Parts: sequence; structure tokens; C-alpha cells
Amino acid sequence: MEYLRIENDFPRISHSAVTLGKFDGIHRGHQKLVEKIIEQKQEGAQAVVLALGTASRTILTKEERCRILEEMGVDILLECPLTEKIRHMKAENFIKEILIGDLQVSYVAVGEDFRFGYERKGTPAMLKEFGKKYGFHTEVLPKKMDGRRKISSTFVREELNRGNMEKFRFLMGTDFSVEGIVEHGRGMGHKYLLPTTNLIPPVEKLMPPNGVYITVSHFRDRSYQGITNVGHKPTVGGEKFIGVETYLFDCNEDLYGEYCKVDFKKFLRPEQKFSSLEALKAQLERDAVKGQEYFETL
Ligand SMILES: Cc1cc2nc3c(=O)[nH]c(=O)nc-3n(C[C@H](O)[C@H](O)[C@H](O)COP(=O)(O)O)c2cc1C
Ligand SMILES: Nc1ncnc2c1ncn2[C@@H]1O[C@H](COP(=O)(O)OP(=O)(O)O)[C@@H](O)[C@H]1O
Repeated sequence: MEYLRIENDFPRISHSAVTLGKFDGIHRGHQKLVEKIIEQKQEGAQAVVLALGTASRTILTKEERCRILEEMGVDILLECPLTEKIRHMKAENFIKEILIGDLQVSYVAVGEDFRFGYERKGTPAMLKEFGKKYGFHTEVLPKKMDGRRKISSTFVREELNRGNMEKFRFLMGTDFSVEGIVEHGRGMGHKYLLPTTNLIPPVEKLMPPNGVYITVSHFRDRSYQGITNVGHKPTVGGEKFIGVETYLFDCNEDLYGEYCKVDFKKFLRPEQKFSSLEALKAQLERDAVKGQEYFETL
């Protein structure tokens, strides 16, 4: 998949099927739109995701978003920040100059409430009307529902803020995860408590509340179940940054420097400041028992 961040001009594409939106997290509603543009590859179109605007903190990092879209079969991800120029572009000009002119669009898929262009005046109906005139097909999809609530990035963010990992998985179709290279901590874990693999998530990634979670850590060629603390470790003096620290069940390896992806399954408890290392250790042992029970009853 090609990834392009639009600074000024859009690239010229000879034939495209485009879906438009913010695509902060690729939730199940977004996945339906992406599937629609992938179908158009059979007609010779390039499947293009046009992601407009970026929040300062996102559900998925750039790398995660790229990987998910690539695995789905998307050919090009165009990331278009909401610059003055884009924000002041009339919806009509956006269609004519960008969709028709630059991207040579034959098919557009959008959700029913999608709005675009200056003062958000562009609507799906407008896309349909222009499509008839200029020869592209517009498909408007109803929002996917979870009961009576529409699935949206806001919904996903709310559940992430609550630490509801089960709901996150349901809305996104995949676990909340943190990935990176295992780093050195202060080396206290294996001496006084339990050994832990440390990851430091990028600051722009939205995180669930600080606390302990049941997780599965994937390394290149193997996976381990475990329990993970997200937070600042207040009992041992605290860190400024948020760390993701995992105790792996049934593992006794040197994992420093390895790539690791931690999948979050369930929230166990908030991070706490304990009065002593012994008290923290006793709690960690109880957490580990709960974690093991979780996997036994799956
Ligand atoms: C499952 C788990 C739960 C934890 N819970 C807490 C906690 O509630 N409060 C806290 O201060 N630290 C907590 N910690 C962090 C420990 O203090 C930390 O792992 C230990 O100090 C080792 O740090 P180091 O890797 O920098 O040496 C937790 C760690 C793990 C693995
Ligand atoms: N069961 C395990 N869970 C997590 N890490 C383990 C485990 N067994 C061995 N390790 C290793 O121990 C290291 C962590 O030891 P620890 O004392 O917590 O040091 P640090 O402060 O550098 O994290 C990990 O990076 C990993 O290589």
C-alpha cells in the first residue's frame, strides 16, 4: 500500500474508487466502507482511502492504521490534514478538482452523515448529484449500529476511556493493542517483584485508564499470556511517561530489544500507590491469579 501525506497538491490517479472520512480508528462502520472500495478493484480501480483531518491523539497510530488498511487490500492511503486551503474549499470544488480532476474517481463510498467542504456543506446527496453529471457512482451506506447506538469514533473513544476492552474489541473488530521494542526499565522488577517487559507507547496514541489489564503479548514467533500495568508506577517513585509493563506467564527469556505487540483483553483494577513493595507484590500475585483464571475459563 502506498501512503501519502498531502502537503499541497493531490497526486494524479488514473482510475480510483474512494472512501472519504476521518478514519481515526478503523471501526466496523469504516470497515464496511473500505470493503466497498476494495470490491471496485475488480473494475480496474485503485482502492483509495482519503482520510481528512487528524486529531492530536488518535485511536490508532499512523503505523497501525497503515497496516490494517494494507491487510484489507487498500492500494493508497491519502492523509489530508485540514489545512486552511482544504477547510475553505467549497464542497463543489472539492468534488470537481480533487475527486474528479486529481483522483479520476469512478466510485465513492461514504456514510450517510458524512459532510465535507467549506462550512461542511457537502453532503452524500451532493456527491450523488455530481456523480450523475460527471459519471461516477456514489454509494451511501447507513451507519452500522450497536443496538440503538451508531458505531462511531466517539463511541470507540468513550469505551477506551472507560477501559472497556471487550467493547473496544467489539466495535473495532480487533483488540486494543500497544506495540514497540522491549526497553530496559530500572531493573527492579525481577529483583523485588516480577520481571516485566517494558514498552513506551507513542504520546499521540489514546490510552485506556492507568491500571492493570489481562493481555496477550505477541513476539515475532511466539505469544505469551500475562498481566500488564499501564501507568506511572507511583509506588516506586513514579515515571513522567506512561509505561506499558507486562509480566508474562510461563516465560523466562531475555526479551530486551525484541518487537512486541500487547493485545488488551480485560481491565482488572486501577493503578494504585501502595505503602510498601511487599503490599504491591502481594497485589501482583492476586492479579496474576485472576489473569490465569481468565485464560483457563475461555
Ligand atoms: C501487573 C502489574 C501491576 C502493577 N501495578 C502497579 C500499581 O498498582 N502501582 C504501582 O505503583 N506500580 C505497579 N506496577 C509497576 C511496578 O511497580 C513495576 O513493575 C516495578 O517497579 C518494576 O519497574 P522497573 O521495570 O522499572 O524496574 C505494576 C506492574 C505490573 C506488571
Ligand atoms: N516472565 C517474564 N515476563 C516479563 N519479562 C521477563 C520474564 N522473564 C524474563 N523476562 C525478562 O526480564 C526483563 C525484565 O526484567 P525487570 O527486572 O523487570 O527489568 P526492567 O526494569 O528492565 O524491565 C524483560 O525485558 C525480559 O527480558
